[in-house]
Amino acid sequence: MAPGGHTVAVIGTGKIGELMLSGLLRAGWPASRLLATTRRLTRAEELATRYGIRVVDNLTAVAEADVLAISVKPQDAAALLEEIGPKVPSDKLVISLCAGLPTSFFGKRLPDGTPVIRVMTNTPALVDQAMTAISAGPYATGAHLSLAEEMFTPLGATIRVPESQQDAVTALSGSGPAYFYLLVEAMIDAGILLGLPRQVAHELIVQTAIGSATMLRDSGEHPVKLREAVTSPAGTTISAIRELEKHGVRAALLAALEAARDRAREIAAQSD
Ligand SMILES: NC(=O)C1=CN([C@@H]2O[C@H](COP(=O)(O)OP(=O)(O)OC[C@H]3O[C@@H](n4cnc5c(N)ncnc54)[C@H](O)[C@@H]3O)[C@@H](O)[C@H]2O)C=CC1
Ligand SMILES: O=C(O)[C@@H]1CCC=N1
Repeated sequence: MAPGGHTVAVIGTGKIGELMLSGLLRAGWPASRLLATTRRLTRAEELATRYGIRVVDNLTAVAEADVLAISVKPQDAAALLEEIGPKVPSDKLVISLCAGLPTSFFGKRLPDGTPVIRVMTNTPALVDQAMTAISAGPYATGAHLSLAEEMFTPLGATIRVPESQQDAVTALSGSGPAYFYLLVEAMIDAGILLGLPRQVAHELIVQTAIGSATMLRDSGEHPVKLREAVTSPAGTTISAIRELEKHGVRAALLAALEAARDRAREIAAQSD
């Protein structure tokens, strides 16, 4: 699969760039239609060996690919755009994977008329379970959005959102896996506190997380209903829930996700 015979260049191939490359290859995208760029030669060699793709310099990628997936850290984007921006022909599609940066950041640095799409994906793309939110920026047409969807659908679920929602999306699903990992880590430690061997606590909690996530996805029930079904009168669960509420777990989550959204806005303000 390579819709319309497009060639995609991943510009700045770190964690997110690599999971995008590997996902496209798993989905059958020909290696000959993928390019990657890196800053370090050792990283370039590693990617070329691992995936059988060509790793080229940024300007070669700009010249040869028709889709440029920008996956550098937001703080590195201005320097990258200074290098490549004026050289990007305006018929290329630029897809930004950068947290915080609005499409206008790219619009200002690219030739007039260049279509830009903003995407927020997440690390479960590694197991084809990503949540990817896609927004049209300047000059992006329905066909460009469809192409972006075709690229990210093999990596998991996709959703179209207005760009104004992307900072909130970043706070929820972009950073989201980290919150779940933190909860799992804390619950495994709780198992240690209760005297379980670490391996046993790990197995119990990870399978419980998988089972709970599968029910959330497949049962069609609201999470409140699912929680109520576990919570017996005068039972064990309600004792735990009282402690979670006493320690402000809901307020903590509201404040945490708001802080993540605010940080995305701050990144944009600092990059303008
Ligand atoms: N890590 C995550 O879970 C998520 C990250 N993102 C976004 O994805 C982007 C990449 O994040 P990560 O992959 O975690 O970062 P990373 O640091 O692993 O990857 C960025 C890569 O870009 C390379 N790079 C920087 N400037 C370059 C240049 N001028 N030319 C070529 N290569 C260059 C770096 O050497 C590095 O390998 C960020 O903008 C981040 O906001 C989005 C969703 C989730
Ligand atoms: O922490 C970050 O800034 C990136 C964006 C979303 C997930 N990781």
